[in-house]
Amino acid sequence: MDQKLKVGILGGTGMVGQRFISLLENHPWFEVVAIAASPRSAGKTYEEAVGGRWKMHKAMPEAVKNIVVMNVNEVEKVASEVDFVFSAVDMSKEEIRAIEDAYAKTETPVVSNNSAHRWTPDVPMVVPEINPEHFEVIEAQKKRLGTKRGFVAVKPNCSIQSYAPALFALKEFGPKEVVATTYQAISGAGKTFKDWPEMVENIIPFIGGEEEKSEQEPLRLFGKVVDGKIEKAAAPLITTQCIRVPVLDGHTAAVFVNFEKKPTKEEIIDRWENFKGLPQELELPSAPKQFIRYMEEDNRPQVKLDIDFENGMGISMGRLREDTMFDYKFVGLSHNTVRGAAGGAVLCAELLTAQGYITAK
Ligand SMILES: N[C@@H](CC=O)C(=O)O
Repeated sequence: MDQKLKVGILGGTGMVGQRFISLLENHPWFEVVAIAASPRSAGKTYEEAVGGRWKMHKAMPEAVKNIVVMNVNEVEKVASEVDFVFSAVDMSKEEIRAIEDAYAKTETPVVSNNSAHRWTPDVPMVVPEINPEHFEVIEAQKKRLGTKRGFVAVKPNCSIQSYAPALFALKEFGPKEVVATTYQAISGAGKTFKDWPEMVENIIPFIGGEEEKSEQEPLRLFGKVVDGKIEKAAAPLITTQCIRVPVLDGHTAAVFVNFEKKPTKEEIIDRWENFKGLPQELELPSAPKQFIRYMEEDNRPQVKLDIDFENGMGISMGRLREDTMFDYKFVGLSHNTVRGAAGGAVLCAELLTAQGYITAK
């Protein structure tokens, strides 16, 4: 790419916004030129606006420290500075839908981490290795919005990343019933232990709205495009329990599954280890070389040891064995704020750029 695309981060001061800023440091195609947040932060430099609330392990990139934060509600002004935006705004669902549509209507593509648009029929919700063909609905969406290049695309919830890709890789065997329990890190709620002391040595067996997302979103991912809309898949039937655990980063899932046609253990491991999609074929900058790996050791994957596999963009599976009630059970681990949030959105934007949906204005 001759010149980098100019990127804005909406909601740049929060946990996911910070993750976008951190992942985009030295990105070969994209350069952060604008950061927008609430009116409270507007007018301050990014460094001042974040203050002591920088939550990434890596230091704040020098290149963004002096960017003056803009008011996210001044849509035209922010949009005039960028080729496209990532959205991690923290508002009500109605407000998020309205503001993301408003940016799209200024002819600015929006790649969003938010859940607000995940069930809008002509908004693609994509994991680039699983359902890149869903980007086709962008044409129908542009007609609805009356735009030429502006649209909204989203990525799914972080909780499903540790099992949905693993089930998709086994689709030839027809996964039909799935029971998944997720053990979700506190960064999924945008928190650290400092801001959530109640989570130290504790487990909270409730995450608002999470079980519905974890049961339904995989079906939209596995669905197909019909007449410019996504039609969700009918199978597998999924039931989940989502539990908050005292871990900073890393969502683990313990999964039981029945198949139409029961594979062997060797077949499952083979399909996982060899699973590839368009990002690998196109060698997109953030694509993991290996998306899914299988770990033979009985005590893996572990959050502390395995979360950064493929820079947080790969997922780790383990403990695959036959079960007394189901065909198989296994454990999966993914990085919730990288693959599960900002990293997943960056990979979507890379694919959208490679396919010509995102261009310089
Ligand atoms: N809702 C999730 C975050 C994923 O996007 C969580 O609370 O962990």
